[in-house]
Amino acid sequence: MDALTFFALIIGLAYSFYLYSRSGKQVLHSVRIPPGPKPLPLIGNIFDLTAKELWVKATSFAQTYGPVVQLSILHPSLPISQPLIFLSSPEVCFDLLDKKGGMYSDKPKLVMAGELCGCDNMVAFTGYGAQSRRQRKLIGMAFSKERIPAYQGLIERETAGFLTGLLSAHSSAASSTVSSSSQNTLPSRFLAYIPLIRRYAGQLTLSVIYGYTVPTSYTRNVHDRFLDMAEDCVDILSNRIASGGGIWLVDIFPWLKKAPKSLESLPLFSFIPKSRAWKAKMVEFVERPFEWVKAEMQKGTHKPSFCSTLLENSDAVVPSTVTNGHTKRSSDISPDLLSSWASASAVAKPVSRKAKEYAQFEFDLKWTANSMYSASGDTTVTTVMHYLLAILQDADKGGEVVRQARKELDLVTGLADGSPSTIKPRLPGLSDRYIDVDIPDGKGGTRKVKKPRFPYVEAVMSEVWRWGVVVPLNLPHRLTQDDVYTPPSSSANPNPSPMFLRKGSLIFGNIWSILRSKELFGDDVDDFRPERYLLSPHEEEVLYGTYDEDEYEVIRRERRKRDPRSYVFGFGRRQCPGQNLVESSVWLLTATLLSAVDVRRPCVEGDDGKENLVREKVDFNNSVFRTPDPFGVDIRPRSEKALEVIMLAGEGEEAESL
Ligand code: HEM
Repeated sequence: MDALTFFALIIGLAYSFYLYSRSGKQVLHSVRIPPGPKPLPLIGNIFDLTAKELWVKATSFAQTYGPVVQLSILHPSLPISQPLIFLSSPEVCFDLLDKKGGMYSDKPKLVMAGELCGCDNMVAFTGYGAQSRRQRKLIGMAFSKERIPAYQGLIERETAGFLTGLLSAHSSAASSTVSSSSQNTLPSRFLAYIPLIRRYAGQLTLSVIYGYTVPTSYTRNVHDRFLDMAEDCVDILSNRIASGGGIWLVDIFPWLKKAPKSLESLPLFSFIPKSRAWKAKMVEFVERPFEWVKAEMQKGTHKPSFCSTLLENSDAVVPSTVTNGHTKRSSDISPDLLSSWASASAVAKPVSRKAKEYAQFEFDLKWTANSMYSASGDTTVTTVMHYLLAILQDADKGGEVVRQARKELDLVTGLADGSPSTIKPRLPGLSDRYIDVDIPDGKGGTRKVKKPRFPYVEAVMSEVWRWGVVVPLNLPHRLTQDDVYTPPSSSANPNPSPMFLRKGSLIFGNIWSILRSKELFGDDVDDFRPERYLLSPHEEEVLYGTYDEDEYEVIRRERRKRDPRSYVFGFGRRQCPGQNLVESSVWLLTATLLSAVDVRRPCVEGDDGKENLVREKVDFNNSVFRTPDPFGVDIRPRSEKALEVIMLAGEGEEAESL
């Protein structure tokens, strides 16, 4: 234990003891708090909490105590204790986070991340209220299901670039070696995919959010001002501000932030200068790309993006915009004037209500844009790493998953060796995903539905979401009122008692336990098995053939329950607003990787001069995302034909980058 932790523990214990002795034995609410492991006097369940894979521990508690489990930082009888409540079944997650969303959608106020580092205006940190609703409305306008096709070209371009980068990194005769998760030293080309996925996620989001195209292709590793700035800030956010779960000593003892400047050199107060430096970077990261979009719009050289679309259509958000007594379309107003309004309202000069509303809109927009960028990096990297892990395991077992997926994809891409010459070889595109079919509407007519063209590929993607579990515990929600809840009865507990959930509790939906539920997914939940989602002939007939309203609804409800998408993006009013975008981008990545490249374990020459296959034990050390520690992968084009097609698609990306 280092001196800082020891000091903090002593202060914490002394303060708790003081409150404990003042409060006497607190009588808890007459209804019992949720069950859980017994808290120790004063410190509560601190030793039951782990930074590593807390979701696994929370799942084992659920097996003992039921779907609602409470742990407590400091003993629950202490008024300053912090209850942590883990919800581990779909029913309790939906009952509380969804149906009672009005009281379960707030966010904890984090002094370090929010107030000191300036992140309190980022979507994931804003408390539930007017600001979070405004921000989510903006995201909804740009990332609704209907808007996603507008980003199709960008998604396809970045996917092609990513693939070209992968192959070029692999074929470059990189001889340097790096350490991977199992401490093996591997030639760096086997790990080159990681920075490339990060770059793919960064570039895609920069272009979708700001209309900014990174002016270098994936095959050249040249620095870019916005990409570098973004990577630096996302690193600060994920690996420094949020390291160890994002809770700092100052979050527990907020008075620490008032320390005089002279104490800042002491280790206990080193968080203050750190937060100042990080805040400056975060603010620059919010301002600079946004100012760039406005300047491009003023020159008329902007590309359509989240920011430009909303700036152009601001009247849909701010009903009318008034300047000098004239009502103008916001697109007619110079960005300089708009930002002068923003600063005018900041110094509280008398400005018109509309001008204030517009300034508020711009403020919300730039922070929302930045939040979308920040949220997409680790999630996308983790998803692709899960895919690669799954395919490596499949290769160990003979490669049946890839074979089945290619049977479907080759019919469209023509990438199999024996494909008919009438099919021009190409990579899959987003418009290949569905076919329109007419099904009876039960009233004598028909209606159009979208039917997946590649059911097995869809099943692979679903299984990547389920098996990998990108975010195993949703970001904590804060309960804003005392609540009493009775969980549904089950065979293990036919008569559940009502429970008291205290205002201020942090609520975690345990997505991991749901996606590893044997009841929902069968006994083989730890295996990667896409077949579990394939339709039976009867289901196929009811969904896309003859119509039977009752059966149709039953099957749809049952499939929704077993669809990982119902859980992986969280619950209720704080559900992931990026899900429509990733639904398209991850599908295209999955389909493209399946159809065009072979994924194998690396082979390296051992001391005996023989080639050995490297089998690494993969560990998960990130406390928020289930990101695997780096592991090596050998990624190659599936064939000469695939290589040509990838290079051709990559040329398009390169031409646009130049
Ligand atoms: C790649 C897969 C992704 C997964 C599995 C994922 C999952 C999640 C989850 C579980 C949450 C927490 C929801 C809750 O608290 O109940 C979340 C929040 C969020 N996600 Fe995602 N996400 C992904 C990608 C993205 C992308 C690409 C973006 C942006 C373009 C994004 C933007 C956000 C934002 C802004 C929030 C905070 C929402 C709020 O607090 O209101 N996510 N995501």
